[in-house]
Amino acid sequence: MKYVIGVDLGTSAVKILLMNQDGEVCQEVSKSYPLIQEKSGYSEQNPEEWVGKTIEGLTEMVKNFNGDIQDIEGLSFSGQMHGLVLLDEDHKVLRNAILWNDTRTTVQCRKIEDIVGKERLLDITKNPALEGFTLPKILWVKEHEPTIYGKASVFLLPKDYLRYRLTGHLHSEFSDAAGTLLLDVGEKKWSKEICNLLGIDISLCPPLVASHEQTGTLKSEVADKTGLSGNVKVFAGGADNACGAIGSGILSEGKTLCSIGTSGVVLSYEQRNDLDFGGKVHYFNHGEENAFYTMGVTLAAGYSLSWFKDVFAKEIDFDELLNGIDEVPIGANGLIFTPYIAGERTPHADSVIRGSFIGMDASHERKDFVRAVLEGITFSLNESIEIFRENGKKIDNVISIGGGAKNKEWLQMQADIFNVEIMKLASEQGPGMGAAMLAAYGCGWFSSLKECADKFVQVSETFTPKEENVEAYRKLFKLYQDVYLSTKTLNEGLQEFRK
Ligand SMILES: Nc1ncnc2c1ncn2[C@@H]1O[C@H](COP(=O)(O)OP(=O)(O)O)[C@@H](O)[C@H]1O
Ligand SMILES: O=C(CO)[C@@H](O)[C@H](O)COP(=O)(O)O
Repeated sequence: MKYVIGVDLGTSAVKILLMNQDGEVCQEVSKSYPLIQEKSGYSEQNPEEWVGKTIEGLTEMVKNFNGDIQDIEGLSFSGQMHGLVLLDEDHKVLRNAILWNDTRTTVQCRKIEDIVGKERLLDITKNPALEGFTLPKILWVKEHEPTIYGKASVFLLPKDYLRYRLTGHLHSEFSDAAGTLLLDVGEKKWSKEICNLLGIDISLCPPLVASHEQTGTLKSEVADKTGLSGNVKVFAGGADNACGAIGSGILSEGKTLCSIGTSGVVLSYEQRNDLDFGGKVHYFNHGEENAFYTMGVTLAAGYSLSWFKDVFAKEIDFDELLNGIDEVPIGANGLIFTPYIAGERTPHADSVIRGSFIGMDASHERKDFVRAVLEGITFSLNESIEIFRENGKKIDNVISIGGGAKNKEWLQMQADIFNVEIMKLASEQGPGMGAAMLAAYGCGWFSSLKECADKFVQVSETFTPKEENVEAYRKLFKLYQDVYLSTKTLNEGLQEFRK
């Protein structure tokens, strides 16, 4: 029996899956690392942590592996998108990575719009200037840390840096490059025009390959440390949402994914690269060749729940925290939460907005707050579902993955709020599964990713919307939507008091 490894470099942790040729998950290892948040709106990580925790995880996996190590044939990656890793000419990291949920770059976004032009930016990149994307981060470093910028010879995205450390080769690939705002998404090449207009040397952009392409083998020192063979073929991999889509079988038109990790996304497969959503949803290259996807993003989905747990119930795990939410009625006894604790992207591209609990009552208990947090996150994702429906998409069923898919009440809530059938997969680790599938396809086990998905992706449970719940949530959703408008000015006033 042969095996492949999928490494998902998430925001909360690196999750490693060992899969066999029958599509069975043989091992799962997870190693977490912290966010560094110096100021409100800032979010960074130390890339060395990603490398150290991945090597630790791979070593643990090898220790528990009973077969012949030479049978582990391939390895690929899925990674948190948009994060900026800057390297000097010796390929040493120049500063902490600035992550996708860091919103310090509003000024740089406006500058990009002024210089490139909103329409031209949409023509080339298919996306508007948003704080989370990589280009505004590059401009921020150029402006605020000129000495560091002066030493930069190349930028990488998070999983591309991890791959570089495991193989010694520098690459990016289309699905992650699409989230930089520097890629001509239709033409699949770095945009000289954008680089020239913004004074960025195009040599900062790494060579591009396709997600399933082999980019080398493991460096001998990595093979020695982990116990893996130095012959393991390493494939480029993809953005975590592209890999989540592959790992959930979102490989044809009409299929929709909901992923609740640190962020939350609603994603739809697109065959065409010329649809017009006016920048309301992100439009990126898929990890499948010559395919695309559109998606709406809630910045703090799982992060809202983990924030709540860290502050109010640090000592217990997620299962215990969510225990009892089914005893709380829909609407959390009159409590609404908006998950804007790190600002928001879809549908409100707003780095200043912050979260609220509306309707707090002396009778509320912790479980009411937990239910309100879950409902608020799910309402936010429903805003993306609504955008897709308003643009003519028919959404009847959705595959749900990510940490948020571990809880059955939350899955039923998704069915009721989205008014769709929710499908849970045998493994909720969609991005890691997608990475493993890219390795399996790259190794030649299958003639296409679709053929691989037929073997690897299995629906384990379905949640059907309940009419009375759908009605109740419809009313609540309207109230939820009002909270953004009612708290926008308040948050602008509060901005000067933030850390
Ligand atoms: N048992 C659980 N029930 C519900 N949600 C959970 C559970 N465990 C984790 N989560 C949620 O999943 C999130 C992590 O999901 P994950 O997909 O691993 O994120 P990432 O890829 O961003 O690292 C946590 O922030 C938490 O909100
Ligand atoms: O910024 C985006 C997508 O545009 C995020 O979805 C990141 O890709 C992080 O993903 P998770 O760690 O939440 O999976």
